[in-house]
Amino acid sequence: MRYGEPDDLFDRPEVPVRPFEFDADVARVFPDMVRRSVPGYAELVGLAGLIARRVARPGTQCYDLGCSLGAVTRSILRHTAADVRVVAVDNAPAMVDGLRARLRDVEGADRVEPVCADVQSLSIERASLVVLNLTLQFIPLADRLALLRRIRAGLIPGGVLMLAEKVAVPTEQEGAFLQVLHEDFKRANGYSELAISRKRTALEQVLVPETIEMHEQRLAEAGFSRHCRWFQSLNFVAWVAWT
Ligand SMILES: C[S@@+](CC[C@H](N)C(=O)[O-])C[C@H]1O[C@@H](n2cnc3c(N)ncnc32)[C@H](O)[C@@H]1O
Ligand SMILES: O=C(O)C(=O)C[C@]1(C(=O)O)C=C[C@@H](O)C=C1
Repeated sequence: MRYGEPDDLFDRPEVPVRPFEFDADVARVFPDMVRRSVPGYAELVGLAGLIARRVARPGTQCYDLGCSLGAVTRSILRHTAADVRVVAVDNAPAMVDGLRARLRDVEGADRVEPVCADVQSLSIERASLVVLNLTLQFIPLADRLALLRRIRAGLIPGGVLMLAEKVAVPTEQEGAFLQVLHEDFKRANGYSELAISRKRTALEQVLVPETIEMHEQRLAEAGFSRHCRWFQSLNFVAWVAWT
């Protein structure tokens, strides 16, 4: 399977729109899809590696939760030493197959443990870094706090969580403005009106964004002592949170 194909999944009017799923079709086009859909995606991936370089300690593990094809995993590998392991987890079999394929010629790939599992039932231990890059938004709302608490419990003292999410903007004018600009970003990246509208429908009830305030409140409730919001591009925001 090739994983670099152009994303035309939502350009087919004859295919009924169904709820978005990380299946083999999405895995095949994922690098193109995410680059053209998420403003700042390359920076998020690059910065995850730089954060790992600062916080990873010898003998500890970095977790890439909802790793898809492993862009963050590879970024962490590039910036960490041989005594740091990377646990790359996704519950979509097509993504984990793609991750393994894309790790084949990567230096240090023997430090990666690919895991096909639900992050909600994963044991997290000796973690110096946990990354949730655009993953928490797909976890049922009622389960998000419990997941963050388990992550917090699995981090070593001084360990950090990197969280990046699409956010909801509650104020009418600003919310509408950022949504329009995000759709302009997709248009500028070659997506058709049809594709933009069909994907919007497919993501409803599947990707459930929350406000910046809700995320920050939950980080505190999950036991993180402090957090820092370090990135925003349109309606995509990232934080680090410390144990
Ligand atoms: C938008 S993608 C993440 C992108 C990826 N982190 C990156 O930086 O390229 C969301 C991923 O989370 C995975 N995912 C969603 N819910 C999950 C769960 N409960 N357990 C494990 N993986 C999950 C999906 O299969 C998908 O690959
Ligand atoms: O919000 C959108 O329209 C998106 O396309 C965003 C998003 C994401 O944030 O995960 C949704 C699904 C794909 O995984 C790639 C990008």
